[in-house]
Amino acid sequence: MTIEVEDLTITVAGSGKRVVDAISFSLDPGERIGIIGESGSGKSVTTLALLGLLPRSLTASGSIRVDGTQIIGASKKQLLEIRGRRMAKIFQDPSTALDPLTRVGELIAEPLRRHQGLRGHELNAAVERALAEVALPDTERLSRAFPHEISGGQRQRVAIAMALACRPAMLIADEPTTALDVTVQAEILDLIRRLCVDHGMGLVFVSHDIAVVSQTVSRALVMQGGQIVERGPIDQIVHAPTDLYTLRLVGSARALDEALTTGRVS
Ligand SMILES: Nc1ncnc2c1ncn2[C@@H]1O[C@H](COP(=O)(O)OP(=O)(O)OP(=O)(O)O)[C@@H](O)[C@H]1O
Repeated sequence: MTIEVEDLTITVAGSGKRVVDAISFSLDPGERIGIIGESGSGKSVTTLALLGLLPRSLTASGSIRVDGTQIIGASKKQLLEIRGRRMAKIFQDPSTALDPLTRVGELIAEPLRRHQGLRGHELNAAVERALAEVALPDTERLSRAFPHEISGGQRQRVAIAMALACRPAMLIADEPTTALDVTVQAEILDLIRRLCVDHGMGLVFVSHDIAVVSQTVSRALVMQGGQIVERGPIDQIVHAPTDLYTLRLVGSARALDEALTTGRVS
């Protein structure tokens, strides 16, 4: 899947405030890209625009082409088609994606039934496979559990399994590990990267944390105040940033990293 964003501007209805200001970037099939920036820099609204999911209070202008289809101004039907089958999303808090009253097995079965038309034994086998693919243990017991009966890390794995059920060409992940503790965070990042590579799936990975992004993507955009202030290969951004704001982000990530390894917090 290719994504081509040109001069995307997102404006708050009423005030006319530009929360995203004429940004352009593109993504080749299977490419993994990060969007980095502090809170309020416009990362989340950019990903919502890619999915055609902006709230009514925000208006997009410019162009977003997904495999050539224009997302801005597209009909509901076109958007549903692109979102459900070809673009999947996972968010910071997996609980929002998981209906608390539905057992894990059924949560994963639902998109498989809807998008792939699977039934009966075939469906059960596909659910088992989906759970195993995200490295969830004891899949039989887990299928019968409700979301609140499993850990936060396991919930995010279930959300990933649901997102991948229809074999999307692109995964949009908005701070998917922020709510998890550091060890679980590393495991989930590893899982996301492996699944992308195995399935040739593209990734748009949003995070305020440059260290997290650097483990997952090959290229990144740095956003500040709705604009892209730096872009390039992730190694270059981490090791030789040219923008002052990026330098600050890298500096604070490094200071935290050092404090954690030496046990010193200044
Ligand atoms: N529905 C909305 N109506 C008006 N303004 C909004 C709306 N949603 C977001 N904004 C504003 O758009 C700007 C960008 O928000 P966005 O959520 O994209 O930032 P972010 O970089 O993802 O930050 P965070 O990591 O905190 O989510 C912010 O100033 C925010 O207040």
